[in-house]
Amino acid sequence: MLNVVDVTKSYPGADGPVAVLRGVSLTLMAGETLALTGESGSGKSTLLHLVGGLDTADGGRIVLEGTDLTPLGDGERARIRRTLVGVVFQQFNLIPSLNVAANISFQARLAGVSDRDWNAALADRLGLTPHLAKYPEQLSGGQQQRVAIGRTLAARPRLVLADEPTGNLDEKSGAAVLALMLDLVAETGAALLTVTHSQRLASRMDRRLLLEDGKAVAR
Ligand SMILES: Nc1ncnc2c1ncn2[C@@H]1O[C@H](COP(=O)(O)OP(=O)(O)OP(=O)(O)O)[C@@H](O)[C@H]1O
Repeated sequence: MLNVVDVTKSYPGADGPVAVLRGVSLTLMAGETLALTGESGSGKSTLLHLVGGLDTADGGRIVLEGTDLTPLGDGERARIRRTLVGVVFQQFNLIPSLNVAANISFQARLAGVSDRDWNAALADRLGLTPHLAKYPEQLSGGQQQRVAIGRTLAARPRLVLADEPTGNLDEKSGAAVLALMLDLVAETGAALLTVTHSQRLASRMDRRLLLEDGKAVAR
C-alpha cells in the first residue's frame, strides 16, 4: 500500500544544503506495522512528513495506494492525506474550543466519512465515553492522546502515521495507550508506520527499520 523509493531530502544549512535523507526506500503492506527508529536528527520526522504529504521530497518516489505523491501539488496531496492517511503526533493537537466528541469526529467530517456508530464505538474502546462533553484542557495527557487516536481512526485511514505517539506519557499510560492503538489499527486493517525511541514499542511491530546516514536499514 506504500512504496517509498530512493527518496532524498535536504534542508538549507549555513554552508549550503544539508542532506537528511540520502535515498530511503521502504515498503509497507496493507495492515502491516513498522517501527522507524534512529538517532535524534536522523530524519525520522522528515520521512514521516513526506509520506504524509505534509512536505515534498527532493527526489525519489512515494507511492501511496497506487498514487505517486511526488509530482502532486499541495491541494491534491492534502486531499489524499485527508482520505487515506491519519496522523498521530506526540503533541496531541486537539482543538481546544471543541469538546471530546467533536474532536473525535472532526477529521472524519472533513473527509466526509463521519459515522456516528463508529465514533461511539471508538470512544467506548478508548474509555472516553464519560468524557465526551469535556474540553481538552479538562483531560489528562493520556486521555488527550486517546482522543487524538480516536480522531485519527474515526476517519478510517488506510495508513496511520505516528510520531512518538506515547512520548509525552509516563511508561504505564504510554503502554496502555499504545496497546489500544495497536488493537484498533489491527481491527480497521490500517497499516501503521510509527517513529519511536522505545525499543519496547518497536518490538511490538511487525518490522523495524533504522534510519542511519540518511538510509533505511532493516533491523
Ligand atoms: N524545516 C527544517 N529546516 C531545516 N532543517 C530541518 C528542518 N526540519 C528538520 N531539519 C533538520 O533535519 C534533520 C532531521 O530532522 P528530523 O526532525 O527529521 O529528525 P528526527 O530523526 O525526527 O529527530 P528527533 O528524534 O530528534 O525528533 C535535523 O538535523 C534537523 O535539524
